[in-house]
Amino acid sequence: MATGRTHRPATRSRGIPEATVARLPLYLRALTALSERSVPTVSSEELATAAGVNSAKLRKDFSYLGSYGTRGVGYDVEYLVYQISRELGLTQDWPVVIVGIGNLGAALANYGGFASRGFRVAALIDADPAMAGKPVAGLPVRHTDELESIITDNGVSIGVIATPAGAAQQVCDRLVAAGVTSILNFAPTVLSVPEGVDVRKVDLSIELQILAFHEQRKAGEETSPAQETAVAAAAQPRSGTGVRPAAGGRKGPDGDVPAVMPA
Ligand SMILES: NC(=O)c1ccc[n+]([C@@H]2O[C@H](COP(=O)([O-])OP(=O)(O)OC[C@H]3O[C@@H](n4cnc5c(N)ncnc54)[C@H](O)[C@@H]3O)[C@@H](O)[C@H]2O)c1
Repeated sequence: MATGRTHRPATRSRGIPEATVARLPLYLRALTALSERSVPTVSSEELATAAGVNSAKLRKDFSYLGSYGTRGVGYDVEYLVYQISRELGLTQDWPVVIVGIGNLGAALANYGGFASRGFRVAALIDADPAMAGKPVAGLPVRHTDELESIITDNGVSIGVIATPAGAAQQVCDRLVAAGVTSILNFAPTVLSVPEGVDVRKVDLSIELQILAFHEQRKAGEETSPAQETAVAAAAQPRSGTGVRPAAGGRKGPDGDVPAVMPA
């Protein structure tokens, strides 16, 4: 789900490609589910299906970890959980701060999945003085005045930004200046960071737009050739509207062809 950019070369220093790193959490999620069901071993095909990955790619990915499985038996689930967790740095505790405790920040703070994966929410930070001290998910919200001391005192290296877009760069700059080297950004803006700082961006609306694109294509494929001709004629852009026709040719409620999302 996450889209992101990192300021790292395509291959990490230990020789694991970024694309493999990006798939490790998928394997880990599938393996954790097997572990919870006390499944002792798993074949590469079964695991690839559970993780939604091609099995040849999985075997190649695991070869970077030095894990080759046993012919006829497969991979040891517990050992792979340990290996991948260690590779991802999840065998240690990562304190994180969340900045911007509105609808999204509060929802993230209340999400139990971070703690179970080794991410401890060290503090919740917001600029609104009226929120200072109010409990959210069992933690008192701290004012942004304290941001630097919170980062230093808790040894925080990962910051989550859930502020409005207009505040995100300034929040990012303060986090980085205070020592944060990894940012998870939910605000719909591109952040500039110095060399050595990793930024991952999550934007659910982008994921929805991609789904909308595919839905539109599917609808287009279902359209008969005769309908397509009629739709194409209707989709001729009118002068001065600046509206591009939708590829799938579905009509909007007013009978016009809806615009595709702006680039
Ligand atoms: N990535 C996604 O999929 C996704 C989904 C929903 C919302 N968002 C984005 O997340 C952000 C938050 O959305 P929301 O609905 O929670 O908004 P919200 O208005 O409910 O909350 C924003 C919070 O940020 C605080 N804030 C403002 N400026 C700040 C600053 N300089 N430092 C610290 N805190 C500051 C506000 O006081 C407020 O509590 C928005 O940018 C929104 O577009 C992203």
